Amino acid sequence: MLQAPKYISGEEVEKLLDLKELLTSIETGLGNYSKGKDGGVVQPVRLVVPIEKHHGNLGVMPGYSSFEDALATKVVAFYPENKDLPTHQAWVLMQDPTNGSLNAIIDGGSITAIRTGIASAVATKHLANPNSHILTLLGAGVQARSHFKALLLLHKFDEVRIFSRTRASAQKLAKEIGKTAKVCSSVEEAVEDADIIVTVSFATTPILKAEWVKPGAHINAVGACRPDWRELESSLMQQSVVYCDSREACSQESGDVILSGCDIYAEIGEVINGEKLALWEKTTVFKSVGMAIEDVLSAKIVFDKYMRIGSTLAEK
Ligand SMILES: NC(=O)C1=CN([C@@H]2O[C@H](COP(=O)(O)OP(=O)(O)OC[C@H]3O[C@@H](n4cnc5c(N)ncnc54)[C@H](O)[C@@H]3O)[C@@H](O)[C@H]2O)C=CC1
Ligand SMILES: O=C([O-])C1=[NH+]CCC1
Repeated sequence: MLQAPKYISGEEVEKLLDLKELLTSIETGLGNYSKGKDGGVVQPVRLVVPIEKHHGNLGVMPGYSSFEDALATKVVAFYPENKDLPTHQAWVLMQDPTNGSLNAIIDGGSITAIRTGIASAVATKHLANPNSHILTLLGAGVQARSHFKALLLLHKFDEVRIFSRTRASAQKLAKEIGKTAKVCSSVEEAVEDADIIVTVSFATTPILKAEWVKPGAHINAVGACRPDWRELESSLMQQSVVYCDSREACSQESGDVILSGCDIYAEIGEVINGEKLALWEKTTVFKSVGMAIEDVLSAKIVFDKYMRIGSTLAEK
């Protein structure tokens, strides 16, 4: 008899996912991914179905890690024009790798938010100047918030600059962050002298120029996950040392990579594995498009903890 899968909500995910534990897990997972077959990660480039009539996209992201024996598929809808609903809605289907049964349906919006910030934190740990004090967030939505929280694991920022398409959204985020936050009127103002820059916008044409970026800064380029979308101008991609989450995925999905014709120096996993250098004194870009393995590892932590303490969660 088939068992009904558990349903794990976004609120439960947020309670169960410990950021430090996830950072260690994702760092190991990114390293394993870059080992190829030896790393035991199976993850095809995601399938994206454009829903042009409604200006949306559906991504399907299956992945398996033999190291943790964890199997999951994320189904993620991203609709940049959503107003009353989140622009990303997702579900992670967690299956038993031994027999294929569906164990759980886990809210994937929360997993996407948290794991993307943590993947950028892994890159930042290796690629940013350890003495970083000024953080800039370009975009003030879900990912801006999760990146701020994730990067706080590594740095204590004196100033957090925010620029977004609407000043109101930047002001709302600044209020949440508190006295270190500063709302900026332009991208140029926001990135001047910044040590770490995070681009988490829905821009489809470049918003960040090379001439505005301090030499030696580290940029987590997180938005623009379609081949014709960009956040960084070509010269910035060409002049920086470019790292990525997946070479295969970024070569097919990242407009910043494809349209600039830049070289990708390394996958962050190759740095983690000690095969490529972390050139943190130079201007570095970590281009991420998002990886199924990050969802698989997050879902595994959530599901295992839920099975241990799930029934007591509602009381917390
Ligand atoms: N690399 C990865 O693993 C992932 C990447 N993403 C990408 O990250 C980006 C942000 O996602 P969310 O925070 O969830 O979206 P969101 O809808 O919550 O926030 C987007 C923010 O960007 C601002 N914005 C939009 N266009 C802009 C522009 N031209 N200039 C400046 N600000 C602009 C909006 O006002 C809003 O504050 C998206 O491009 C998304 O597709 C999302 C999930 C995973
Ligand atoms: O990895 C992910 O889930 C996504 N990347 C871009 C849109 C959603």
